[in-house]
Amino acid sequence: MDVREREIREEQRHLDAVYRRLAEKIDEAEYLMADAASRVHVGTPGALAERDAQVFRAGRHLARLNNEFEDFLFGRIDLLAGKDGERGPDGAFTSVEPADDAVTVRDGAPVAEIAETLHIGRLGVLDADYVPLVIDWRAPAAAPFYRATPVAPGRVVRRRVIRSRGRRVLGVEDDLLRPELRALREGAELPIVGDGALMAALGRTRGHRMTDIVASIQAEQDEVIRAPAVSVTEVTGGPGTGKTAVALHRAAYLLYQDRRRYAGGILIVSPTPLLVSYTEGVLPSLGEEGQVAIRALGSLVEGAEADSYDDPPTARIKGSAAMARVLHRAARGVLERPGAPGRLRVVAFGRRVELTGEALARVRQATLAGTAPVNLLRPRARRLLLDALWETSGAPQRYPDPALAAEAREAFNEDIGAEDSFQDFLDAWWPEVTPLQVLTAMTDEQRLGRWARRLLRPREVRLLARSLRRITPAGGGLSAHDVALLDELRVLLGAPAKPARPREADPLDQLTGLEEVTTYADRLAGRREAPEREGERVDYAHIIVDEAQDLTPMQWRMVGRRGRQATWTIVGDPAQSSWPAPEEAAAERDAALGGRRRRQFELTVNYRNPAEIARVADGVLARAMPGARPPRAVRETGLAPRFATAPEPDGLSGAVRAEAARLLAEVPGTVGVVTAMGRRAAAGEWLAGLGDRLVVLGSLEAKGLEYDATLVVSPAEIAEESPAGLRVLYVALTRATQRLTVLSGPADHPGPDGVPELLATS
Ligand SMILES: Nc1ncnc2c1ncn2[C@@H]1O[C@H](COP(=O)(O)OP(=O)(O)OP(=O)(O)O)[C@@H](O)[C@H]1O
Repeated sequence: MDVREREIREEQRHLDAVYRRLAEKIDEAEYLMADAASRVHVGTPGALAERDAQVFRAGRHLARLNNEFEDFLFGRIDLLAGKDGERGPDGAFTSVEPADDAVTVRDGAPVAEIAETLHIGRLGVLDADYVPLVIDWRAPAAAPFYRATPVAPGRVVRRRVIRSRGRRVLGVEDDLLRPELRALREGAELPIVGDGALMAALGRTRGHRMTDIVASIQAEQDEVIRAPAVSVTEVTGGPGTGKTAVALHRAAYLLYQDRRRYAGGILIVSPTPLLVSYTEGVLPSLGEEGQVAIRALGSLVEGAEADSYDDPPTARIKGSAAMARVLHRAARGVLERPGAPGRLRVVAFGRRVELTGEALARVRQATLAGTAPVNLLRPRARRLLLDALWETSGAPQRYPDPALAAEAREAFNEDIGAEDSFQDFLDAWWPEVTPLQVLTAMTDEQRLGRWARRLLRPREVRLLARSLRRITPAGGGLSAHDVALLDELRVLLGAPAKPARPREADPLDQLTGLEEVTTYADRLAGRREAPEREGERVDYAHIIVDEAQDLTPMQWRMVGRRGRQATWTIVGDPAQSSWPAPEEAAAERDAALGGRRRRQFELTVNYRNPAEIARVADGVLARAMPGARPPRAVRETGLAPRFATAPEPDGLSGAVRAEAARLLAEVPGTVGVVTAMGRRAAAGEWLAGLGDRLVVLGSLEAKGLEYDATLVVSPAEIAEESPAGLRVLYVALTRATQRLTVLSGPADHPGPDGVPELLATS
């Protein structure tokens, strides 16, 4: 039997033991469920609550245990003894540094005995004697698995990635971190198998869903994932450096580390619904089902769902900070509308009393003075109307005695206030306004022009009004930018805020009894006292913003409102920004984050693109952002990108189809066809029937996604579509994990080698 086979067998034995233990725990959890459910007759409320909690807790555990993980166990580290001999709650040495006597010299060569072997997996599992069979990947003891490098190995001698599917171990790959040592385990030499798991992971065929990277997180990524969640953690890095992956793993880590604080309270904001559906499987694969809300920017406001795109000039207007002021004026001006009642007529003390035009306008103005939300001002409007009617009625002169006047005034208020004509007037003159109604009012160019005076140019007013006309009364036709406007209006109008759903109290924190299968943090949380009062928080405890470079000022305001008390993780890449005014966005971002302290990280290695593809993209980066440093690609495939040209004049459709079919034949996984936004619908028709491995995307939809092969259609069309077009093109060119084809259309002016002008290296 060769070494590899022997080692696979050894790991198989360990995995078998893990599954045996899991089966025991499943039995136990099922027993607890049945036991609790049968105790229906225990009478006291306390006992009933405990029973419910036990059923809930056991059910959650069962769900976790039964979760068919593709690879429950994926890593192992063999370590030297820890420096001070101290061990943590999971029984592992706590010190990162080896004990002074861990290495001895024998026959002139350094020799060391392996003092500890830890297996790393998705959840922690202890055996019946509380010895760890598997350490949760997020536990402190697992950190060396990710962090150790040959330069700073700490105690790690050998790091092993175990490849398994279900209950079968398929392979092992080892890294030797202290090659200078002769390492012994129980007297025998420590074998080393294979050469690195990272490359194997990177070459893998892609599907339509992102997978986790838990077995191969790299040291610079691990630092971000485990960074303490104080204030703001900012992460920048080029395409493919793992920003999205790191953000998702960080959410899982934070939950693990302090479940009480974060369960249900983490929001991940993504730019597009496509990126949401691409990434939403990652957290469940890490054992965190339903704990984190992943939302697209166009779905952040309850009851609104973006289903349309704005062209770049319209997006520029809707996203700009000036819109906040336009909306402020619109929300306060919307009550003055054509058809609003112009006269209030009541009968007081047997006489007709009337308010008209100017008097009403004065009351309106006085009511709106200040900044209180418009819908909440109705009681004030009612009061001021009664004041004005009282004055007009001549009553003050008739009651010089203040006591009598006060009494008469009270009677007046009661009588008039109850009169139908007064109520009807108030309903019509100060109706409750919805955000959608204000957007509808803004479709009237004249009114919008008044509200936007000195804020928008006449051309912009026209564009904005026209675009808002697309919105239906039921809220169809909204874009992601409109949703941010609705959110702003919600605040300006004061629609009664929905109370945030109180976070589910986690019975894992309350009961004991199943600790053998649990996480380090669960146990720590059990020891901590509970400082939190339920229902108090109206926003999120932690907000993760993906592709942060794309948030407009208005979107920063919207997201900021959801994290007034939050800590933040913000990941992005300025070089991929499709927003043309970064300074303006930065100002609103600063306002959203307040004065919180910021910690910055940079990711520098591109794990997605082979170097051959990265070189083409780097050329565009140099044009888009002169001086920007591209990330370093770690792989070469030996496959140069293909440059094809559509035959003039109308051959684009056939060429797109032919090139896409060619890529489908070349890779086993997914193919993304990226076109200018204006071409997307047509390209969808050209490519109909080519199967579900192929996806057609407008350039702005490609953000964050990746495909085995990408066909970029007409770089010039993509670049010319918006002021940030070169950066959008940079995004399109960095989506492929294996192959890239660039197809030139009529606007691209390719050279004799087929390379379009924009991609030519001078
Ligand atoms: N340590 C790693 N091990 C294995 N795969 C990795 C690792 N880091 C990143 N990847 C893979 O690299 C690809 C790019 O990662 P990700 O999408 O998170 O990058 P990104 O920085 O968000 O890119 P972009 O800026 O283009 O959106 C993904 O397929 C991811 O799984």
